[in-house]
Amino acid sequence: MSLPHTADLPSGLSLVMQNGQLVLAGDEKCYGKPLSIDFAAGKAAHRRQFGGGRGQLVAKACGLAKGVTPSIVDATAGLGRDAFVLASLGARVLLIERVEAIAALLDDGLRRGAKEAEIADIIDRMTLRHGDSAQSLEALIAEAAFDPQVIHLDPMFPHREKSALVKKEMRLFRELAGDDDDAPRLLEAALDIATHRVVVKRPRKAPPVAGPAPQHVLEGKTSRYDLYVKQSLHR
Ligand SMILES: C[S@@+](CC[C@H](N)C(=O)[O-])C[C@H]1O[C@@H](n2cnc3c(N)ncnc32)[C@H](O)[C@@H]1O
Repeated sequence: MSLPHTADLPSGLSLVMQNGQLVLAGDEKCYGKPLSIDFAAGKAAHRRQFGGGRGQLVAKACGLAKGVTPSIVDATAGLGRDAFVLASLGARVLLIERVEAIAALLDDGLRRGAKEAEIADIIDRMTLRHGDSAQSLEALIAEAAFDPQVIHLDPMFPHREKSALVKKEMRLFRELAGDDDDAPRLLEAALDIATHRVVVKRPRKAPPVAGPAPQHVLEGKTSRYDLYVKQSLHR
């Protein structure tokens, strides 16, 4: 994937190669440390080893269970954290991200991860597409020849608090991603296309995405999953 031209980035942000790794950087006083994706180290590695396996909320929401490993479209891929957890539990995952700079970071993280022996098989289950899931979900899935049994959505939740209160790391990300105000359109597209279920991650106290009511809710400490079930994954 070619790097987005700097002119396409919000002012003050740049995407550069540093020590063979693509990083997104801005003024550190405002945005904190540069952002990059490393699936082999840090939080991703810790969660892979000690995160709780299929007992994790995201795994339960997506229907991973003993003998059941659906194929999952992560239609709001972001930094690929949820997608990596799901792939590390054995699922094939199609990641779709519409912000070009974030897709470039993901592409770079996947490229480097594929060279790390301990996670190469996990990365092999992850496929990335750059595009807008609300506009062209069906075409992106068809082009990747992917089976959309489960569609996972984690749209940005508009935060009302002052930017000074938002974690620095998140400021950089929010600057790029913005508020995903079209989440209802995305849910509608996902409900049309998923063969088995759509799962939507929300902050615990947030209302569901506008549209049909979820049939089930899985509550965690800070977030919850709203489940829209079309047919059972358990035969
Ligand atoms: C809250 S983040 C997702 C974080 C992700 N679950 C993770 O584990 O890193 C939301 C991301 O979804 C992307 N996004 C939102 N709506 C989208 C759409 N319609 N198509 C593709 N990407 C979308 C945003 O650009 C942003 O990167």
